[in-house]
Amino acid sequence: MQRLGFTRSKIRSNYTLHTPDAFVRAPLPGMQNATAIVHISPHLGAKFTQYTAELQAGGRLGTLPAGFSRFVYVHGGEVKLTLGTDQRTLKSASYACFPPGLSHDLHSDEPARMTVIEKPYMPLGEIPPPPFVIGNAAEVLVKPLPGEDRIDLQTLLPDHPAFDFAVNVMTYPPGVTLPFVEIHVMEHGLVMLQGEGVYLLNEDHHAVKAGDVIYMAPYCPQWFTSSNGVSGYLIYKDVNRHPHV
Ligand SMILES: NC(=O)N[C@H](N)C(=O)O
Repeated sequence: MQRLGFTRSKIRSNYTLHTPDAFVRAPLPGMQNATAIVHISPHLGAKFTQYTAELQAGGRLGTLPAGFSRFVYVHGGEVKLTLGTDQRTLKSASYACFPPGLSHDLHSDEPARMTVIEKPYMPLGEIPPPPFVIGNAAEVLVKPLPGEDRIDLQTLLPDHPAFDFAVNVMTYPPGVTLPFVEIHVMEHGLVMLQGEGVYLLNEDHHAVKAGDVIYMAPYCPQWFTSSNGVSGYLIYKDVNRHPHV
């Protein structure tokens, strides 16, 4: 039961922990039979927006602003993706990444929930924008995290300079930790997919669990340990661009 006047959420100058007890829902422009919980946005200083889209039967996402790319990851339900005459079904753990300008439709005939990440695309020289990507995390190669081979790392997007962000899944066995407190220029948007653990942000230790969302600004000190069970998260980071731009 929620304790009145209390939330696990924390808003700090260089990080946000957004927990379900504080979620507020409102549709974004163009949504039909759907609503959004906006966890991360430029209002926090982020260079991207991350929200949970909750679709009812007949639900639909709005279109993207010009110049934006979009990444979606389905947590539950089935989402129908239409690209021209091609139709695909995104089931749980399916994901898709749309380069700017790729017209698409995402709708659902049943209740569905997904993480959506949207960002103004930053071109790199003459390199053309990245291709459309579709996949399912259950089928993505599992590699050991460099420095801690008990942590499973799955990179959902190709390692290519056309991409200006990466989205990875990191899965921890019980009691395993990131090998050191990381401090880096990249910012993160994270959603806990399973289990629970403790996230260090700055010098603050937070108990976190499935459903929690974290924003980490550039240089936010960060470290994680899983608790007794397996835990894991989906994590966005900006990559492949010079910090000056
Ligand atoms: N907080 C994190 O898990 N960070 C990752 N190791 C990362 O920087 O990709």
